[in-house]
Amino acid sequence: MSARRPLPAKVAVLGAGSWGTTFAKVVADAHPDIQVSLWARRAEVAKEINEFHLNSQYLKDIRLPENLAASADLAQVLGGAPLVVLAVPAQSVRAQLKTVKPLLAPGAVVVSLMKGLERGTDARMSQVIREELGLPQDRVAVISGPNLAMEIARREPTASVVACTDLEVAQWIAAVCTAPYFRPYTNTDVVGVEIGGIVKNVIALSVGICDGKHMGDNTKASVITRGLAETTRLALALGGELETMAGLAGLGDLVATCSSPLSRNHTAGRLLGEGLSLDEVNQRMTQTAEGIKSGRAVLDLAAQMGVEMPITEAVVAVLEGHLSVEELAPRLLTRELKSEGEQQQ
Ligand SMILES: NC(=O)c1ccc[n+]([C@@H]2O[C@H](COP(=O)([O-])OP(=O)(O)OC[C@H]3O[C@@H](n4cnc5c(N)ncnc54)[C@H](O)[C@@H]3O)[C@@H](O)[C@H]2O)c1
Ligand SMILES: O=P(O)(O)OC[C@H](O)CO
Repeated sequence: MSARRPLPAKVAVLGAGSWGTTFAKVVADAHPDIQVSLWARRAEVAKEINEFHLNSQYLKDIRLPENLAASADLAQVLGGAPLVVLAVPAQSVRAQLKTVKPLLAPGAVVVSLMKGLERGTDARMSQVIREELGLPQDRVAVISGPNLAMEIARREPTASVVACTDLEVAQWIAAVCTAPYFRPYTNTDVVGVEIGGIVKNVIALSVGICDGKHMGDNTKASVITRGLAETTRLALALGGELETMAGLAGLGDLVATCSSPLSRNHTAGRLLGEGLSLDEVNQRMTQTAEGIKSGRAVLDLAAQMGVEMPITEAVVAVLEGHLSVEELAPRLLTRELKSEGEQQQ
């Protein structure tokens, strides 16, 4: 595929939550001549977008561009779209793809915005997409980075990473989503980009718990740094690259998510740290905090790869009720002494 491939006349985005709507806005702002078609599960969400250019449940009073239209009709949204972007919760993707498959335009490229690992299979979203849609790797891409949706919706300058094994495809997608306030970089490390986005959610739960227990910045910096170490071990074991983990989709996203009150994963962790039960947290959360469901899958994948992930292990123990939030931080500090640079330990 050539980097000079023309921009698509239509882009389909599936999932009208925070990130799907915001990403649709990025593309529509970037290219007023592209028709951006957003699939909403609920007809009333599509109606509000079309009639008032708002998605108030997810993006409050942010005004959406005129060339962004929504529909609850999947066939209408997917019809004739050479670029399809997925932004639904990770655990629902496989079921969603079964309905997408017969409606996908021939030759369409599919992009994952999701940051979750599938429970049961431990599959990354690009793997689920390839399996369910039967696509070659050069027709599947991922986008990840320090991308808190609300900041981007407010047009605050943000960078991200588009990854595809075919660099020219990544460059084509980057051209589609380059807006004055959104700067995508490209690379071919799909595994590293996805793992960075998945594991940072689990680490953010841990940092949130520490915040909820009123621990200070030393604790948070320690968990973030050691969190990056264990994320990197897993990514490298799976074939990802070190540079990716030091970049926007690794360190960048980890810092943003662990620092921001806008992060749903950080918020869920803070609520746990403040003493709410997991059921109470789930009831309180109105948006997707992927780390809650992905944590167990990350740990299972790490076990298969022979990678130690002590922070993830402790977070999963809290989520599964085997460890109290009071015991989390001490658990992380009472492991055997070792050299900081030991990548496989
Ligand atoms: N919000 C962000 O800042 C952000 C940024 C980067 C990546 N992401 C990732 O994007 C993905 C989507 O997150 P979001 O923030 O848009 O979530 P969200 O909770 O805001 O919205 C999820 C959307 O999916 C729909 N949905 C829920 N269950 C579904 C199902 N079973 N089948 C089909 N659709 C369903 C909802 O109606 C909603 O439109 C997640 O993997 C998240 O990690 C989010
Ligand atoms: O709100 P979170 O925790 O899902 O994080 C959103 C984005 O992934 C941050 O990059």
